[in-house]
Amino acid sequence: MPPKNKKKDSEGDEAKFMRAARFGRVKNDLKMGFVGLPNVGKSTLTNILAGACHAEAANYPFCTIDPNIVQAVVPDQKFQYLVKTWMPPSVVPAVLKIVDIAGLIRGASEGAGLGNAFLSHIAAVDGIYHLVRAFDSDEVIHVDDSVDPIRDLETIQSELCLKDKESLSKVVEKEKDRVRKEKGLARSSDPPLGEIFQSAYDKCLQLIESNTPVQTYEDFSMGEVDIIRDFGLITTKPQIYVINMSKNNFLRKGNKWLPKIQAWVNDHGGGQIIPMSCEFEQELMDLNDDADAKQSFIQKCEEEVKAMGLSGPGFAVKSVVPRLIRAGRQALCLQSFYTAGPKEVRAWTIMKGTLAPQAAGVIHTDFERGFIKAEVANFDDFKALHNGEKGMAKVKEAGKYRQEGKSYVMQDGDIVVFMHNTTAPKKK
Ligand SMILES: Nc1ncnc2c1ncn2[C@@H]1O[C@H](COP(=O)(O)OP(=O)(O)OP(=O)(O)O)[C@@H](O)[C@H]1O
Ligand SMILES: [Mg+2]
Repeated sequence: MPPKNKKKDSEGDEAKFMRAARFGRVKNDLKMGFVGLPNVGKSTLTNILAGACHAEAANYPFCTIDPNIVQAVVPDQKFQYLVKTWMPPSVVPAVLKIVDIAGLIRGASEGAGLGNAFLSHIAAVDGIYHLVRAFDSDEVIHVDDSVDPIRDLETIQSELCLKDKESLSKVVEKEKDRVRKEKGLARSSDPPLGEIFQSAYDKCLQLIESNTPVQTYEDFSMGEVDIIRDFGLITTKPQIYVINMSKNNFLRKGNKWLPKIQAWVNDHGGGQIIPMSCEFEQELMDLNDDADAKQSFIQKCEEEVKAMGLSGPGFAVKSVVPRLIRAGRQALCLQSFYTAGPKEVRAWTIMKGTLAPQAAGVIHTDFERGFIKAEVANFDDFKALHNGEKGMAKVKEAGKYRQEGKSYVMQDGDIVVFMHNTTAPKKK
């Protein structure tokens, strides 16, 4: 692994998010994708996240052949509050796009299984939920015949890294060709490459050869980041490790694999781990919208937890689905702003750091073109001040209704009205 600078302990969440976003596409329409071996629960979990059966889940390896995109509604209490306040006829929450990618197997980077097609599907998403099987079941076939999450993590990670190694070697050959051409050198020569290109390449290669995602490395210079962005590497995408356990293990908050998984992840650049259980989530989802049935299911689970001799706030039983969706959005550095009125309450998705005119452009390109100003109230101010009223009168009275210009950086949870000039000329 390349050397690291001192840990950035003082770094806040915001800076971490921006660092995570450094290699990504700057777009609001980003997608997470499920990656893992066949039969680990990707389609099941995709369905659960979508809250509907969009993808076919079956006990059969490769049952997902085409990537299947679903939209998961982002759980958002601020949005719900605005909906309750306005009670409008139209309600549009933010969604996270999630792609259910078919299972990868060992050798996929060289075309095994459904091979390279899957890897190109991974290349098309912006962040990865790396789903790992940690549940025992005689009924669910494992492609390698036994349950061993560490072996499986190695398998998937090395396929992604092997693919990146192949991309890197193409990139370096292309760069050498470019330099030869620029300097009029013979095809057989081995020209020196630019200093930053070389150091970016060397660092990436070292990381990839140690099976460590490039994304996890903190000490690239800005120049290196600019170059690496064009390398087209899969492991520059943010990755969340999702551990699919049995319902029983989920209720007791872990199994024998979890500490080993944590150690493995730490040894491979670190990353967020979310333990969950498709079995538990599926049972909960099957109760549809019957709130009473869901409540009694949770109570039954809590009794099971007590019967196991476990108690305390750490053993509360609740769905992990909201956490998974939020974590996906955070990994992609996405946030919401709201428009709220008598006709519609809507959450709009933007990347962190988006300026007001570009945020306006998410609503309509004309709004960006003719942007004049944004009238903004912070959600917390609105909630504290509006006193049951729908509009912003009380917020204005308190001097908390702001006029913001072109250089305003949108904040998570802004409630906005954009003022724009409809006659602004179109860009040529
Ligand atoms: N935690 C769990 N406990 C028990 N069974 C589970 C669990 N999670 C998933 N399963 C079962 O495993 C089987 C395979 O799941 P699924 O079809 O979602 O896998 P997949 O990863 O999408 O596979 P493929 O790559 O072949 O498409 C299903 O029968 C599902 O119900
Ligand atoms: Mg599937």
